[in-house]
Amino acid sequence: MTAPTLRSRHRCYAGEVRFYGHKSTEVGGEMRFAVFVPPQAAQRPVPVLFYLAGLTCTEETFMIKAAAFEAAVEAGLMLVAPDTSPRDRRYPGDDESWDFGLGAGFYLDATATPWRDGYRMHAYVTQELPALVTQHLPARRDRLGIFGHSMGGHGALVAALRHAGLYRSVSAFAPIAAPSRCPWGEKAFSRYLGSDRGAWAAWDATALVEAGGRCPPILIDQGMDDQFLEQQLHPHLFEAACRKTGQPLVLRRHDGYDHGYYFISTFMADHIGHHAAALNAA
Ligand SMILES: N[C@@H](CCC(=O)N[C@@H](CS)C(=O)NCC(=O)O)C(=O)O
Repeated sequence: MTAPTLRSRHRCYAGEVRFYGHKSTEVGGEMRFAVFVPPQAAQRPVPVLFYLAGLTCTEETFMIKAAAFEAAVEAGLMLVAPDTSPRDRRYPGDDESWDFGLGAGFYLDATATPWRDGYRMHAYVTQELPALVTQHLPARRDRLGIFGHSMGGHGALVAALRHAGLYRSVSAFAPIAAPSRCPWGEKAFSRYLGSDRGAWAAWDATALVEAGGRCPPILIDQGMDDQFLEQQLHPHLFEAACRKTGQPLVLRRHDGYDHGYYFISTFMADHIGHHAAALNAA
């Protein structure tokens, strides 16, 4: 596996924010990701927490807006944030809307043409990127956590549910919790996976839990003034599935908060603490 190319580096909280590019085999072109390397990594390999961003975001969004560095230094965690879709290789119609194609890979492995050739963001974030990061950075392969926001919050849940044992910790901000049953998900899944709804269940966190899928205890934060809550997010469906099957979940509902990064940054330290408890346990 060839080393990623360092595009820029910036001292930050006595650690470093770095931006990398590399040739991805899963995606079939250049992919970009950002890393926060905490100061502890100068002494020893540290646990890694992956963050999956939402629709329209890039690898830069989390680093600029999420206010995660202070808590990450306290916990000694490396933070890794990939881009949200392939961008190098282009597909007809991939830039026609902001909720499909570029910036909207939905962290699944597409099965419908032409998307199946490179829209393989699930394999990318669960296999290729962890291998790359743990090989080329001072990161522990046996201490991985994952979280994300909206499309990425859902991607984190699916990653943890589909790969029992890979992640020690998982959480989400305002995830698209039941994508088979909302307009964003129906649009994306029908194009990436085809019209057979039976095939969607393997990429839907609520359906995965209903089918007996298990992962480490989940923390979800949801703002009650989120403009997408009613139509798109449906956390109550995920909550009901977890309650029914015994999947541990803490779902916190916060009055007055919307869907954006002011909400995310408010509860970021709680999420880092949730991950640190599992990632730093003996
Ligand atoms: N472009 C959409 C909004 C897309 C959106 O809210 N994206 C969320 C993730 S689902 C986000 O994090 N946007 C980037 C940001 O807030 O900086 C709209 O006009 O309604």
